[in-house]
This record gives sequence, C-alpha cells and structure tokens, in this order.
Amino acid sequence: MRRPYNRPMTANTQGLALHTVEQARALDRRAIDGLGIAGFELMRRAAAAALAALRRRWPQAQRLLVCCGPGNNGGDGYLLAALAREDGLRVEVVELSAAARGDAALAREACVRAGVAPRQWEDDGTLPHADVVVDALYGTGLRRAPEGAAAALVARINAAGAPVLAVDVPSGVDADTGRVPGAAVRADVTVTFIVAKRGLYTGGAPAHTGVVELDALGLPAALFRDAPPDARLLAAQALPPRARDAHKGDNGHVLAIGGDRGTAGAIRLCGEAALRAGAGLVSVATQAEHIAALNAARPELMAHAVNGPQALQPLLARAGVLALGPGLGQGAWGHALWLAALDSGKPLVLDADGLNLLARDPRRFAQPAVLTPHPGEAARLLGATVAQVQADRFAAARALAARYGAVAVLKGAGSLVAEPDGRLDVCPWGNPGMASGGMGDLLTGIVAALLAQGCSAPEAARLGVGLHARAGDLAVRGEGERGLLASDLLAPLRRLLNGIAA
Ligand SMILES: NC(=O)C1=CN([C@@H]2O[C@H](COP(=O)(O)OP(=O)(O)OC[C@H]3O[C@@H](n4cnc5c(N)ncnc54)[C@H](O)[C@@H]3O)[C@@H](O)[C@H]2O)[C@@H](O)CC1
Ligand SMILES: [K+]
Repeated sequence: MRRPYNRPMTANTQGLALHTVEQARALDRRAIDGLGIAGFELMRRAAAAALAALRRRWPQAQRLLVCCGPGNNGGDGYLLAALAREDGLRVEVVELSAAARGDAALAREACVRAGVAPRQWEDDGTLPHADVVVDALYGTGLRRAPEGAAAALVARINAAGAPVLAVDVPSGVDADTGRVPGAAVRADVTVTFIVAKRGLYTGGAPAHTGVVELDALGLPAALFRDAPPDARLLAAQALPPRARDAHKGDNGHVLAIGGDRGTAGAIRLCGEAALRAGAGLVSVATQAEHIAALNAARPELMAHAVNGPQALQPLLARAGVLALGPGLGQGAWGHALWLAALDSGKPLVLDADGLNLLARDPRRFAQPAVLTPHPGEAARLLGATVAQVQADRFAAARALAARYGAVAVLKGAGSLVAEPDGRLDVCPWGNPGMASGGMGDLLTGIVAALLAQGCSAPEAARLGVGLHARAGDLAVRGEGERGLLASDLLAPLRRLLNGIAA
C-alpha cells in the first residue's frame, strides 16, 4: 500500500465555496465570453498552475510522465508538458487518442512544438519511469466509468509507485457528486481550477483526491460575485467561553433515550459525549438492567430505569433536548418510548433505531430536529437504495431535510449537513479510523449537547459534525487509524470545544 488515505484538505479552506460542475462551467463561459479571456489562455493558466503546484510539492522531480485524455483536461496536460519541457524537465506524454479538438488540439500542437512527441497509449504491462505522474485524462467532462484502454491506463498509474498529480479532478471521479463509478486515479495532490467542485469532498472522492489545491487562474473576484456556491466546507469552530457566573442549569439538560436489553454501550457513549460536549446535565432513560453499570462507569450521568412511556414522562418534562435512538431497538419498548419522545415536542437528535422507526412511521417535525443517518439509514428514510443515496449524496441529504422538515446529517466520508431550505455544508475532516462502532452514538450526544447549550439545530449540526470529525483526526495522530475507539475521541473533543487543540 503505497499511499495512505489522504486528507483532502489544506488548512486554508475554512468555509470554502463549493460549486456544482454546471456552475463551474457557467463560470468558465463567463470568463471567456464576459471577460474576453480566451479558452486557450485559461488552459495555459491551468497548466501553469498545475505545474507550479507540482514543483512546489516535488522540487526534486526531473522526469514527468503526463497522461492526456481526449478533451480539454488532456489539453491542460499537453500544455503542462510543453511548459515543463521549456523549464528543462524531461517529459513524456502518453495519450489515449491523437484526435484532440479545439483548444486541446492547439495545446497538443504546442506540446509537439516544445519537442515532446505524444505517444499513443498501449498497455505493454508497464508505464515509463517517472518521478511524478500527471493525470490529465478526464476532468469535469467525465460521463461514465473509464473502460478498456483508459481503465487500464488508470490502473497502471495507480500501480506505478510514483506520486501522482491530478489535473482539476482525479480521472474517474465524478466532480459533481463524488461518485466513483469504476476505475479512478488515486492522486497525492489535485489542483482544481477556478472554483472548488463540490464532488471532490465527499463520498468516494476523498480517497482519490489527496490534498486539493484550488487555483482561481487569476480571475477577478467580480466574476464570482453573483455566482452563489451550491455548498460550503465547514469552518473549524469552538464554543465561546462560558460566563464566569454560569451554573449547570444554564448549560442545558439532555435526556438520552435508548439502550434496550443487551445494548448498554450505545446509550452510555451518547450520554458521555453529551457531558464532554458541555451539557450542564445529562439524564439517561434506559432499561433497568443497565443502571448499575452506568452508575459505576460514569456517575455524572443520571441514569433512570424506564419500563415504558409513562415512566418516561417526568423525564421528558425536565429535559431541554432529547438524544433519541442509540441502542433503542425497534421492539415494543423502543417504539413506545420513541412515540412519547416525539410527541413531547422537545428539540431532538434522532439516530440509529430512532431513524429506522421514523422510516416505518414517517412524519415532519414541528420541533427543531437533527437526523444523523448513515447511507443505509438514509436509504430507508428515502425509500431508496444505498447505491442511489451514494450516487448523489448532495441530493439525498437535501431530500431528507425537505421531506422530514429537519436538519439532515448524511454521514460517511465527507459528511453533509443539509437544511430544509437547501443550504448545505460539507465536512472536510474525519478519517477511516472512525468507521467503527460507537462513533455515531458520540455524534448524537455531541449535537444534543450543543442544542442544549443554545445553538440552533443547523448550528448544532454543523458545529457537532465538525468537532466530531476533528476530534477523530486528533485521536489518530501518532497512533494510527486502526484500533481507534469511539471513547478515544472524548478528550480531544473537549479540547476542541474549548478552542484549545489546533
Ligand atoms: N473550459 C474551460 O474554460 C477550461 C477547461 N479546463 C479543463 O477542461 C476540463 C473539461 O474539459 P472537457 O469538458 O473537454 O472534458 P474532459 O476533458 O474532462 O473529458 C471530456 C472528454 O472525454 C470523453 N469522456 C468522458 N468520459 C469518458 C469515459 N468514461 N470514457 C471515454 N471517454 C470519456 C468525452 O466524450 C470528451 O471527449 C476541465 O476539467 C479542466 O481540466 C481548463 O483548461 C480551464 C479552463
Ligand atoms: K484529471
């Protein structure tokens, strides 16, 4: 395994505007038609930007292999090859086809004039040796999974053992949705042009992009002024310091409901996360058999045995916010508590079986509500398949928020936070170590605690998702991703919440 999972982000992208591919194309057209910058000039700037990024990242590189596709992404590659040759680097170009058109054809001619003769790609089992491979096969024009010779070339690039720079988009990744329909290049760096395409940051894409660098190609800010983005990356945030005279009643009371027989761990993690995320009081409503263990493990939690909805009522009356679902089950006990909790009208966070019950008994929320489904739960809530959800995570998150009248957090690499009015934020943090049991229970507790401390539902979801993922990134530092436990996130979470950890 040559390259580990790469975090897609650099630190300077707080709140970065993200655009659909259609929006990105419209901005290209506006630059060409409105500002009179020729398409070929944009291509030259793109090639120069990508080459500059390459030389910054790999200053020792002497030999480049540039792989060019049939469209303008290939055009960027031909021009990059020409510029690198003029800089004195040794450059080889392999192309999928010599039949470039328009600006790409001009770029190919420039490449030949610079003394680099493109070679038709034929799979003889190897790629020429290079210090860096440049992937300029497909960009925003990808229509389907690469097949045949293109798929073989992608596989060779990934197996070459050299670092890879992707031009605009890693070839094979759908820059609009983050879907990876088949073979796709795994890059170390992706230099994307003009605007950040939203699909680079979620779903299958982050495993392919490496670090994403955005280069606006020197276009003036006025170009973007009335071109609102489709989404944004989350910004790293903490909560403001507490008032010096705060008392526990000021910081909210979370009631975590769940933990059917045999599943005590989920509700304990949820409750503990709510405490660590700063809730003033956390009560737990669960099965009687879990009480002794909960009291022993975390005496700060106020654990209550609840055998049915009547026993829940006084707890509901005292609580400010509900965290509903971890370990709840979908049996008679869980369903009865679920109904009572929803009917209380209290703001809530719904996860796990809380969501599965919602899929069985759909309703729109009148109270502030945050839903935190993973793709499987989202599919049930939308009456779709997991593949359909993952094919367009943006559309799925927005559909959930609109259908249920709630803030929807669609979990998975590049978690999305969608509001019913369509606003959408993408989480750039997190790592595959977090694909382990209990992580979702933590998120539920964190978001509930933020709601309890006065955040609105969208604020609590955005802040909570960011804190949870950043805590996961801190927790794997120096230790690695495998073997990460959900409870390992609690200490870094506390530091981040208080603005202490970087
Ligand atoms: N238009 C502009 O203003 C600019 C475009 N730029 C570059 O141009 C790219 C977009 O160029 P294009 O729209 O030409 O698209 P691409 O170059 O991404 O690819 C489109 C070409 O590949 C073919 N194709 C797509 N998927 C395929 C598949 N799976 N198998 C086989 N063939 C497939 C298409 O039919 C078309 O010929 C951007 O990503 C960027 O790199 C940059 O040069 C900057 C400026
Ligand atoms: K590419």
